[in-house]
Amino acid sequence: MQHEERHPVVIAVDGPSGSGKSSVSKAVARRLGLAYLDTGATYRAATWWCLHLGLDLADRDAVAEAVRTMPLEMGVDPSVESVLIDGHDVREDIRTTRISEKVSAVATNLEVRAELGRLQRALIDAQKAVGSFSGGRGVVAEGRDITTVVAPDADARVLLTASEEARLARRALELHGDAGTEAVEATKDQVLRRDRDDSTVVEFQVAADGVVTVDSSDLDFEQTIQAVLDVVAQVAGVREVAPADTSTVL
Ligand SMILES: Nc1ncnc2c1ncn2[C@@H]1O[C@H](COP(=O)(O)OP(=O)(O)O)[C@@H](O)[C@H]1O
Ligand SMILES: Nc1ccn([C@H]2C[C@H](O)[C@@H](COP(=O)(O)OP(=O)(O)O)O2)c(=O)n1
Repeated sequence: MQHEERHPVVIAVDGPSGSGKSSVSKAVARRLGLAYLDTGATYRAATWWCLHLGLDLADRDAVAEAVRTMPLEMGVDPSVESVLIDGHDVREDIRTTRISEKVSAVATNLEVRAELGRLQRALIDAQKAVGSFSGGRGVVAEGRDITTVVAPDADARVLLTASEEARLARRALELHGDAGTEAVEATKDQVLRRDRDDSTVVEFQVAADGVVTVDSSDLDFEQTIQAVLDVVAQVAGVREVAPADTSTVL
């Protein structure tokens, strides 16, 4: 058992691209023995599926219908990423630039948001009901509207932010292996333009009432994990009791 809480716990984390949502949420989930839900992956999977079907992403009704019948199986183990569509492993394909460039067209479709929001809520509820990894019950769910729309009733709600400069440098390092001027320029579309497009339908730059902001601009990865764990301990009373997870799996 890695946390003392007997009741199921839901931790919601939102934030802009490159703020560290995915990597930090995964680490927090592992340390607390909880499941991990990457809601961005559901939007990426939906985009992959619509392109696979040859749809024009501007055809909102066709896209919404395709998402309603998408045969998606989302894994929720924080140490083993699993995203299957119709039995195909699409983990790598959904992270390609091709998908990153187009995902906002799907994420700004309001019918798609309603459908995927329902799916995400069902996945969260299922984790509250069943025992999870390492004995905990519950989930860390991250995205853009988890603290506000999908799980506004979560036990702990965090808005993870970072300066534009820090976010661009992190993404450039991740995608191009360096954070020099050229790499940062090549990353702008995937970070700044995408956030601009996404924020036309959802607010993830300013914390809603009751949501705690963690600014990771001047924190390293470990410090950011600790800052989020501190918020969870304070507002939800859930603490890590096992030794820190030093695994490097992100
Ligand atoms: N506090 C931090 N300091 C430095 N790098 C970080 C920090 N948090 C995350 N990272 C790194 O930044 C990159 C982007 O993080 P990621 O979790 O993918 O962000 P998001 O899910 O918000 O887009 C990853 O390579 C991650 O390891
Ligand atoms: N709850 C969510 C999660 C993601 N999205 C959208 C916003 C993003 O452009 C895409 C992909 O999300 P993802 O979290 O993978 O994005 P990052 O590359 O980590 O910035 O989905 C959303 O609209 N609502």
